[in-house]
Amino acid sequence: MVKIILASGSDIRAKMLRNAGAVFEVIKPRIDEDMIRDALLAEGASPRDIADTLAEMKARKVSEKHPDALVIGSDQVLDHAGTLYSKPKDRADAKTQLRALSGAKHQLLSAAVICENGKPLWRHIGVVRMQMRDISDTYLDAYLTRNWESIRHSVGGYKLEEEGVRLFSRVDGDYFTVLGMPLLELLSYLSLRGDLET
Ligand SMILES: Nc1nc2c(ncn2[C@@H]2O[C@H](COP(=O)(O)OP(=O)(O)OP(=O)(O)O)[C@@H](O)[C@H]2O)c(=O)[nH]1
Repeated sequence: MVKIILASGSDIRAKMLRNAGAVFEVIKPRIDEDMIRDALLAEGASPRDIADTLAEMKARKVSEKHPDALVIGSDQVLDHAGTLYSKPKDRADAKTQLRALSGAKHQLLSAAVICENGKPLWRHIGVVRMQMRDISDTYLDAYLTRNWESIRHSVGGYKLEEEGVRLFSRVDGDYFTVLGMPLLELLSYLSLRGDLET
């Protein structure tokens, strides 16, 4: 079995893989996501391309130092009517974002790329359509008071597996992609290669 490295500082990504019984090491990639995202946006890149490019850069960065391992990079972006949302800067930003998403549909795009020897071997982007309820300001303030510490590192300002689920009336797509990674496709690929027992 080839060594697997998850090039991510995301707790939930590591938890998803661990809960699936995968054996892997975590090495956080050192890339300036905001700088890269802003540059890509300035070039007119789509949310899909931004998620895919960032996922590949994270995987590649770690893979160049660990050429013999399979390195997984992942990135998630929120697309609301063509506008890209990232993790909220602060609580006020989370409130502004959630107000804009209230009563509307948005998409979460979770990209994953596997690199070996610094080169991409596999990639997938999971897409989920989220329909948010009409959220009152009163509820939104109370929600943020209860959840800010937990959701501050989550794209969109919510965690579906926590109180964030109450923000939604519909979720079309797979749960893992909402949490941050197209886990089903990723595990299928690793199993197909024989890097995970089937
Ligand atoms: N637990 C949880 N996390 C979520 C949810 N939605 C988005 N996230 C997290 O929001 C983060 C999206 O930011 P990214 O830039 O893709 O990843 P990151 O957290 O910076 O981690 P890196 O992979 O090191 O870049 C990821 O950690 C996602 O797992 C959710 O519903 N539940």
